[in-house]
Amino acid sequence: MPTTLTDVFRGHPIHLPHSHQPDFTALRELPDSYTWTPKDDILFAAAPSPPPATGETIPLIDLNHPDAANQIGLACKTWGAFQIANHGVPLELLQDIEFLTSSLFRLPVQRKLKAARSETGVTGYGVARIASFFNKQMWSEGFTISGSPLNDFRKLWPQLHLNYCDIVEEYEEQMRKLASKLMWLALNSIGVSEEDVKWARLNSDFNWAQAALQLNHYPVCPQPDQAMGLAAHTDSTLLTLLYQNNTAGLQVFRDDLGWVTVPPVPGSLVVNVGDLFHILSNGLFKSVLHRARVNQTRSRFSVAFLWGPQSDIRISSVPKLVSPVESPLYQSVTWAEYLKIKATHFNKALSMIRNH
Ligand SMILES: C=C1C[C@]23C[C@@]1(O)CC[C@H]2[C@@]12CCC[C@@](C)(C(=O)O1)[C@H]2[C@@H]3C(=O)O
Ligand SMILES: O=C(O)CCC(=O)C(=O)O
Ligand SMILES: [Fe+2]
Repeated sequence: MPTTLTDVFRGHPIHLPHSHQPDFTALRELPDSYTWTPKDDILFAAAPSPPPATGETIPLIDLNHPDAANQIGLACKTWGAFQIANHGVPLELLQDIEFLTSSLFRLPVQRKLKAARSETGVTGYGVARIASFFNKQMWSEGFTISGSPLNDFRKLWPQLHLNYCDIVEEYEEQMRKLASKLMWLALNSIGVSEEDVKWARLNSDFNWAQAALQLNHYPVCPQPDQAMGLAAHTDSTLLTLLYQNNTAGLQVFRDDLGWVTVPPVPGSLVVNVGDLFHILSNGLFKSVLHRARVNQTRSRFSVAFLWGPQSDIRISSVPKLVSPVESPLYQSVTWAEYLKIKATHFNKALSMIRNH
């Protein structure tokens, strides 16, 4: 039996204080446990947080543009992220998933806790897994879906759960198609074809991909400059497709620019290159370090579609991207193995599998 995403963390329990979740709306001041300083995260204050003077940010790419593939390839190399317009996902579906997300987080905390994520689990309500790597708490709450959300949704919405399951199913279907299209546009732009990545062939009758959906809520925060919504991390995925509501908060890191805010563009989606795509491209595409900041007047929602291969498919650098006189940059790894490495070594996971 292949390992599924839901099995991955059985040997990696995390002890996170779900039940001590504060009533974010009642706090007028940031408690000490939520106040971040540079010693809590070395990159906390790295370079400018408001946009750099150049106003530079990740590109917005029109998928209908004839040069879209090259623009995507370039963005994957320079930023590891881009936004897309004209992606074909109906606006109504984006509105539905935003409505679902805001309805979920508006539920009373006791109801949300009925679907709390277990210490060894992947799915359910709680703080992001990465919380265990930091001394300070993040100003956010999350809900992870992997596989059918039916059981959890029944606990959250005894009456309406089926409608909400339909929205998730339709959303994941659209995201799967789009993620695969984007991966091939990016690979084709650097001369990699289906013949070079046989396990990922477009028309293979076997569905080689799997995914998780991460719903995030960043409540209004009394002292946003000292708080952290979601700490700096890279995703372990091939690609992550992120929908954000109209409140800014996502930032991406560039060595030469520091933290750069990704402005919300209505109807568009943010695409992040994840660690597995970085490995597959032998380091050509950058997995983007990103984080979420919070806001003093507006709450923020985001929905991340975390997309990768079946957990047991071995990912290694595409041979034609590796110089004949050098070894691939990374050892080959399955998504399940990589998630376990990440659960132990977090942001050092890529360096743990690097060939020297
Ligand atoms: C498939 C997955 C990627 C993820 C771990 C997970 O099993 C489900 C949640 C994902 C998420 C979302 C928030 C950021 C992140 C680093 C985390 O803690 O949980 C990612 C994980 C990842 O990409 O490694
Ligand atoms: O909320 C955001 O903008 C970022 C979310 C994110 O990085 C994630 O869910 O992995
Ligand atoms: Fe992320």
